[in-house]
Amino acid sequence: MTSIPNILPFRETILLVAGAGLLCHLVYKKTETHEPSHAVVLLLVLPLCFAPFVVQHVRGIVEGVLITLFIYWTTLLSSVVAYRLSPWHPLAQYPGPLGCKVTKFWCALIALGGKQHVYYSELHKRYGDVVRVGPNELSVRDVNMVVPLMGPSGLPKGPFWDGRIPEKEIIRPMISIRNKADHTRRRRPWTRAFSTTALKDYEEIITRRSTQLVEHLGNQKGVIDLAQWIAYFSYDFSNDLAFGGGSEMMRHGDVNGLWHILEEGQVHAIFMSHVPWLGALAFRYPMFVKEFKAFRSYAQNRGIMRHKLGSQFRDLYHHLMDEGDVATTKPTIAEAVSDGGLAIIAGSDTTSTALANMFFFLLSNPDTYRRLQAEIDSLGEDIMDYNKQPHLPYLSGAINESLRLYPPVLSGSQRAVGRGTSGQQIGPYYVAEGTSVFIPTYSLHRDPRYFSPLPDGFVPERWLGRDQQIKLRPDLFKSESAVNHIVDAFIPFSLGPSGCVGKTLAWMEMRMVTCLLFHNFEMELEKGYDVNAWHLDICDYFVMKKGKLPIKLSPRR
Ligand code: HEM
Repeated sequence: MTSIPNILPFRETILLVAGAGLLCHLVYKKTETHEPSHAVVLLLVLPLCFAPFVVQHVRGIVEGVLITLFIYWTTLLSSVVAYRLSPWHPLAQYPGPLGCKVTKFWCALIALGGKQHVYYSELHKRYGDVVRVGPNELSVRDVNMVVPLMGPSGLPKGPFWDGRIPEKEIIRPMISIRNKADHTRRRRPWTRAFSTTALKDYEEIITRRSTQLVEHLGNQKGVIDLAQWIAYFSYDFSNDLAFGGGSEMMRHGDVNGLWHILEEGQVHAIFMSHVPWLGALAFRYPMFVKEFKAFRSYAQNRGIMRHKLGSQFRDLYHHLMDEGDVATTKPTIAEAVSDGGLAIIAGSDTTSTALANMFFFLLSNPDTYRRLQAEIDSLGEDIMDYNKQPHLPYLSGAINESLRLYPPVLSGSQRAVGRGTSGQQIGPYYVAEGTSVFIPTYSLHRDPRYFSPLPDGFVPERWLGRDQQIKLRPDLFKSESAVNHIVDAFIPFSLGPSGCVGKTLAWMEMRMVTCLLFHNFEMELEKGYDVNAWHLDICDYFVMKKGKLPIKLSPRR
């Protein structure tokens, strides 16, 4: 290295490098850049510019470079940590664990273990309704926040989605679109696809696929994994819905390992959704996102086939592609295919999880099982009537109750106050610009202020009228003062302009499958099955991962 005149004494040289580290923090804070090329400049090139000054004071180039980088990076990190813990941080007033305040990697690592829903619940028990769960993120367990955050004038989606779906490379599925106007445009065909008329078109597929499920189950011997069979059913159904067919898991099993791809992909995705800049980086390297890419190419192939072959009925793709020529602006094929893939994931995992949980709760609570069986039997010959099934209150109660205890999206869906705004009052709380906020659904649903008695217990009766409650469970409901039932705090499908668009369809599926299984079979858990295993196996990877549900079936008629 050419010698540089010794213009600065050692102490000043070190201060200069440290000052550059502070400057780097300011640049990051101002620009929030996560571009790799910017990182190279800010984290390597810039500090190395100062290395020649340090080299003059030490034993050689290597030592000088190392000392420069050490001082620069340590100052940068200390400055970031000090700011995040300082009283000047906009979220300083909110309590939370130190690890959460300092870095999002804290929650990312917890999420990898699959128990983030339990972690958030414990945090709320310890710190109260508002907890700072990230340097710039709040978890709010308060019913007064539900509509302001997610209702018609709520906030747009948060950066969570940037870590799961690459921002620039592909047409994003509708669920991940953060810009409100773009999201509204992409949601229009979905709204048509789930209109009352369109839902009628899907009845025939639900009937056919749930009858097929009953036939396959009837042919099984010994103990079966009901959770897996329901997953196969909902996967086949979702493919019919999205692209007019293409999956036969009930018939052939998961021969292509697609269910595995979906589940494994979720583990990676939940980590990246906590640290979106790392997710965006990972998308540049195929080895980190092989499950995502495998599923995307599966959906693309399904889309191409559907485009070539058409469909026997008006499926979702018909609406997404505007084959009926009703839209003023035509969607593109890429958008329709991307959203078809979304329908497979959003529709299959959630509904099968909700059903599996409900069967688990009913089978491990024999009184509730018998009550539901009696109610379903009362339908007689009308067992498959889509107009009669919604009038079974105990069935609705059982579905609601399992969605309350285990909402398939356990930790809810993130929203964010945009940068460049001056922050926003959301319900009872003022939230600074750049803050992400979510309502932890699992914690909200189990809060005794909203659901009592037994907030952690499976009590379908809580969804019935008062007379029925007292008749069926006088032990729990006789004293009115012990009962809390705040339905505004029940948000398994979220709500508002980004809430679940498939809610009515999911209810149709769940009712039909339950009615048919109860009508055709006596079911019991495998002897010796430890019910705790079900709870232990549940993992929150945004969508829920569950374990086996081993049951024995015998035909009823
Ligand atoms: C029990 C079953 C289901 C549950 C609990 C459920 C729950 C949810 C939740 C919590 C969201 C996030 C909403 C938000 O960001 O605020 C969502 C979004 C969505 N769900 Fe469902 N879902 C279910 C079934 C379905 C079905 C059957 C479909 C049909 C394809 C579907 C399609 C979607 C779509 C497309 C979105 C994105 C909506 C948007 O961004 O505008 N879901 N769902």
